[in-house]
Amino acid sequence: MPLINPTFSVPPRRDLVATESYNIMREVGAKMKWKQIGDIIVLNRNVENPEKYLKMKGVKTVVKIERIKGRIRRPEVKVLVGADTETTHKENKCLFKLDVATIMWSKGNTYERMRIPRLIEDGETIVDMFAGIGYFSIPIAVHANPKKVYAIEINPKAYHYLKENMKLNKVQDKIRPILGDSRIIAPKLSADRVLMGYVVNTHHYLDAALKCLKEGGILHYHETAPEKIKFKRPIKRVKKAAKPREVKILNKRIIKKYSPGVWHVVIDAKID
Ligand SMILES: C[S@@+](CC[C@H](N)C(=O)[O-])C[C@H]1O[C@@H](n2cnc3c(N)ncnc32)[C@H](O)[C@@H]1O
Repeated sequence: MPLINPTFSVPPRRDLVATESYNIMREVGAKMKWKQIGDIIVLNRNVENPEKYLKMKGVKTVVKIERIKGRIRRPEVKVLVGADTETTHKENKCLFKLDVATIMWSKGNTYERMRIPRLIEDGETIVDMFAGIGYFSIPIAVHANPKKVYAIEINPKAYHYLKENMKLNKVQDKIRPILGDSRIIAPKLSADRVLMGYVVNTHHYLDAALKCLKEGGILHYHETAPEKIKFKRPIKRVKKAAKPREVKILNKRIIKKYSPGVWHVVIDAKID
């Protein structure tokens, strides 16, 4: 196994609907046995001699993910080498502080975290319904010029890091963090764009998302779906939830492999 990280090139804005780059990401995400998050190596399977990773520059801890649990996607990790599981990860010129023992970081979503800020028009109001530590809210605030990003997060630990990351990236004026359930909070807000960056039962949140999305607003709807219906089912669900509003599908793309035969996909839709 090579001890180097895969490198990705981000295509310019006009290429964002091309699929080739996404396939590279997807395959890398699916095959990855280890990933580096800040100065921590995270393994997804057992390896012989995990100490070997300490030879990599700046690596202080090696952990293995045992499983990801529940609605808040909490990882359970075993520390194999070292002790400290808090780190600061740099991606796309943004800093993300997190504790890998309690917070998830999906390397397979890297491209999506870079793609979304490029779509934002100046002055947009955005609702990030599953903000986590600021996976989307931070890059949007750093790389785009929104009026405000309402970042809703239900897990107090993730919310803590969301606020830390706002400070680290100096974007406190751009993001309004909200601790709570987006199903209750989103309908009280009004947005030009709603991000639904969450999988497993995301469709249960479509009503709340649509209540807060303005006429002509854009929805980024994530879902995990089997190969044969990977785009058909999420599109059907968005259209059904939006009725009688008109839905125009702007883009559909695979983010990564979720499990054998199941894809994590995102649908971009304009809802009139
Ligand atoms: C794991 S993140 C998604 C990963 C992210 N899109 C990325 O790029 O890596 C999803 C977040 O949604 C949060 N969440 C789950 N249900 C929620 C709810 N009802 N309201 C607000 N946040 C919620 C979880 O706590 C978690 O932090």
